[in-house]
Amino acid sequence: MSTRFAVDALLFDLDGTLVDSIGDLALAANAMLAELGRPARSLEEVRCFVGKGIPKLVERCLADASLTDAAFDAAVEVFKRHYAQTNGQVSQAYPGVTDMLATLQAQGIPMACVTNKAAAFTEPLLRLTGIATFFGAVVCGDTLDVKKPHPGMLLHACEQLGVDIAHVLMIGDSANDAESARAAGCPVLLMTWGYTEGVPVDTIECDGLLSSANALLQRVAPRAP
Ligand SMILES: O=C(O)COP(=O)(O)O
Ligand SMILES: [Mg+2]
Repeated sequence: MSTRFAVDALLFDLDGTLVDSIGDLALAANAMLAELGRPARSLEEVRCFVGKGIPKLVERCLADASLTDAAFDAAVEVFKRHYAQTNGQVSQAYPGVTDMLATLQAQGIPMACVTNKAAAFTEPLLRLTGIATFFGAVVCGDTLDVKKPHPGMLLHACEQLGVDIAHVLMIGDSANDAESARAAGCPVLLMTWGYTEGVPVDTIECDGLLSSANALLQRVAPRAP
């Protein structure tokens, strides 16, 4: 049997871990590319581009090293304008996620959402997918001036929840989550259904893989006081 992590809190990544958001991101990316007169990207391509926040997604969609900073910034604004429209249109919590969060909440385990997605899109997405109320803290890609894989966002979430990083578990889907957890000093489990920037999830160094939301319930317990 796998180890159960005794925790004071859980930190959850959002895109690719709790919510399947690729459809809305791809709609916005292709609306931006069409507006800029550039070729469309497939859903699979966009899936590999997600993970390091919106500016990196736009940069990867455009793949144009000759772009000026001003043109790039303008493209990011175009993407954001479209994403404000598409965010939450087809995104859904993965199967079992809502029940899993409700069970953990009933066990009295505080939870935070730690996402590289900008705050303007995170709050509506959490609300539209019905999972906003589970989180005592939400740390977004523009909350601080660093993003995952930097450990700062995880440490900030712990501060907000009033817990020690040594007693939390991170649950994510990508190397950004795994590396930020390692650097912050907490264990990390990865969902197998997420977005991994094109690398197989089982090649990412972590403390274990979860192939269902329910599987997490077998791996954690509130830490004894
Ligand atoms: O916005 C992204 O690129 C990824 O967001 P995530 O950190 O919730 O996976
Ligand atoms: Mg993710």
